[in-house]
Amino acid sequence: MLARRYGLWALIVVLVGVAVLPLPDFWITQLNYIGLYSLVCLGLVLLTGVAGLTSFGQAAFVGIGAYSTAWLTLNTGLSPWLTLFIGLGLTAACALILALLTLRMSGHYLPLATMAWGLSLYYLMGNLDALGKYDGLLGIQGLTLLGWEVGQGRGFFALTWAIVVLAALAIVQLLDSRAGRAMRSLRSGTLMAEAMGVSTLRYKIIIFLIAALLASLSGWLFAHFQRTVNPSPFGLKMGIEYLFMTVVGGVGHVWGALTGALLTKLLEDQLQVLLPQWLGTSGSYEIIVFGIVLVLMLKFLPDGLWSFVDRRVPRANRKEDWAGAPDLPARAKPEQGELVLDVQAIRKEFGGLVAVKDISFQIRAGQIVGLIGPNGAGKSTTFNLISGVLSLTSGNVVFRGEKIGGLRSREIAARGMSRTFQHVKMIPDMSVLENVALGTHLRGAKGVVSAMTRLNRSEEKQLFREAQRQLERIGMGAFLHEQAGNLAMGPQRLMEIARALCSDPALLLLDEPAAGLRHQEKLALGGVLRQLRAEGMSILLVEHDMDLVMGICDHLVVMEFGTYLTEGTPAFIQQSPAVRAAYLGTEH
Ligand SMILES: Nc1ncnc2c1ncn2[C@@H]1O[C@H](COP(=O)(O)OP(=O)(O)OP(=O)(O)O)[C@@H](O)[C@H]1O
Repeated sequence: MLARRYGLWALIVVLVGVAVLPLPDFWITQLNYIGLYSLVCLGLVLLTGVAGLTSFGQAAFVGIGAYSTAWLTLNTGLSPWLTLFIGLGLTAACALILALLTLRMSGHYLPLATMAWGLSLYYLMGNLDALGKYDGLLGIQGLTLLGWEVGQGRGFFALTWAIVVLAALAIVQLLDSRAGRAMRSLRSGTLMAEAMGVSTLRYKIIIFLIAALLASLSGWLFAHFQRTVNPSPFGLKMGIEYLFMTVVGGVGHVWGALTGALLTKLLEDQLQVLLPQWLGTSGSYEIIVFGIVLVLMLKFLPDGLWSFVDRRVPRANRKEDWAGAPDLPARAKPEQGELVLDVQAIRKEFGGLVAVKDISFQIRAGQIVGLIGPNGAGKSTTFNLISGVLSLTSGNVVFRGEKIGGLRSREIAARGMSRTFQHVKMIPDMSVLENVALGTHLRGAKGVVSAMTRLNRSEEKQLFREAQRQLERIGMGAFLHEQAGNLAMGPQRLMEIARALCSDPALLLLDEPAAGLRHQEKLALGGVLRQLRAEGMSILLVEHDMDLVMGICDHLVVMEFGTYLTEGTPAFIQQSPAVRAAYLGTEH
C-alpha cells in the first residue's frame, strides 16, 4: 500500500536525481526520447487499454503536432509556445473528424481505418512542397522558457518529464472519477454503459481527442528537440511501434505506458549495437527480436509487464470520506397504484421471425410484475424493447405518461427506468463500490477537466455515498471494497440491482435475476425484492424460477411463441390449463 502511495514520489525523486546527477549526455538524450514516447503511449492506454479501441495511427498525430509547429515557427516567426496551441487545435479538428467517421466502426474495421489515416497523413507530409516533401523542414528553433534554454539536454529533460508526470497524474485522476468509470465501462461493450445513461460515443470521442492531443504534444516537443522534421518518424511503422511499446508495458495501466516506452527504447538501443556484432552483419535485426518478444508477451503476459508489478503491490481500500456528503437530488416518484408503464401492442420482427407479436400489459407503482413463458417465448426481446436496447417494429411504450418508443436506452434511463442483465455486466477489475457508482452517472455532472484537476471531489463524495447507501439497502454493505470480478454469482446479481437503484429509478427491470443462484441466494433475492416493493418501487421481472416468481409477483404476464397467452395473479396463472400446456409443450 505504501508502494502505491509513494510510487509517484519515488518516480519524481528518480527524475530529479537524473536531472542533477552527472550522467552522460547520451543517457539524458535517451531519456528524453523515452519521455516523448511515453506521452503517446499514455494516450494509447486510454484509447486501447481503457476503451478497447485499437489505433495504429497515433504517429500521424505526432506528425501533425511536429509539422504544425515546424512550419509556423519557420514561416511566420510565431513563438513555439503559441504554435503549440495552434498545433493542438489542428490536431483536435483532425481527430474530431476522424473520430466521427471511424469510431462507430467495430471489430477489425477501426484498426484498419487507423492504418488508413496513418498512411494518408504520412504520404501527405511527404508530398507537400510546403512541408519540404520527404526531406522535411530544417532549422527549427529550440525551446526557451522564461529565458532558460530548455531545447536540449537536461533542460528538455526537465520540461518533457514534468509534462509526462503531469499527464500521467491527470489520467490516473480521470480514471478514478465519474467520467473515468464511464470510460472504463466501454471495454465490455456499450450495452451496459448506455443503460446506465452513458453516451458511449461521446466518451469514445473524448478519449480519442485526449490520445491525439497527447501525441500532438509529443510531436511539438519532438520538433523543437530534433530541430528538424521529416515524415519517417510519423509513419505507420512508428504507429505500430507505439502500440507495441504500450502493449509490452501494460496497455491497461497508466504506468505501463512509461514502462513500455522505457524498456522498448533501452532494448532497441542495446540490440542495435549487440545484434550486428553477434551476427557479424548489419541490419534491422532488432525488429525481428521485437516481433518475437511481442508474440511471446501476448501469449504469456498479455496484460504487459506492469501487470506483473501491479499484482504484487497491495491495493488499499478507498478511503471512506463521504459520510457527511449531501444527498443527491431525487426524482419525484409516482403515487402508489399510479400507472407507471403502459406497453401498447409492441412488436419486433427479426427478418421473417416475429419474436414479439403485439404484446400489451401495464405496471402500476408498487407492483412486481413477472413476465414468464417457456424458452424462446420472447421475454428478453420484450424487455429489450421496453428498455430501448432494441427498436420497435410497431406499437409503443408509455412510461409515466410519456411515449418512449424510439428513444435510446440512455434516454429512457434518464426518465427513470433502470435495468439489470441476464448475463451480469460489470467491470471486473473495479471494486463493487465503483461498479455501483457507475449507476449514479446520470445524477452527476462533473466531466473530464474537473476530474483531471480534482475539482470533482465534492460530487464524487455524493456519488460514493449514494452507491454505499444502495449497497447497504440490498444487504451488500460488507462488499464495498471487494473486487467485483471476485464475487460469486449471487452477490454479482445483487450488485447489478444496487447499480440500477443508484439511478433513482421509478421502474426497475430485472432480467432473470435468479439465474445461477443457489437456494439461499434466491431466498435472499426474494427478500430484497419484497423490501424494494415495500419502499414503493415498481419492478418488471423476467424469470424462470417459478418458486420465486409465484412467491413475490403481484401479477404475471405469460408469453408463448412471441404472443400474449394470458395474465393474472400467481394463483390464477398456476391454475391455468393454457399456461401448463405452454410449459409442458402440449396443445391448448
Ligand atoms: N437478435 C435476434 N435476431 C434474430 N432472432 C432473435 C434475436 N433475438 C431473439 N431472437 C429470437 O426471438 C425469439 C425470442 O427470443 P427471446 O430471447 O426474447 O426469448 P426468451 O423468452 O427471453 O427466451 P429465454 O427464456 O430462453 O431467454 C427466439 O426465437 C430467438 O431466437
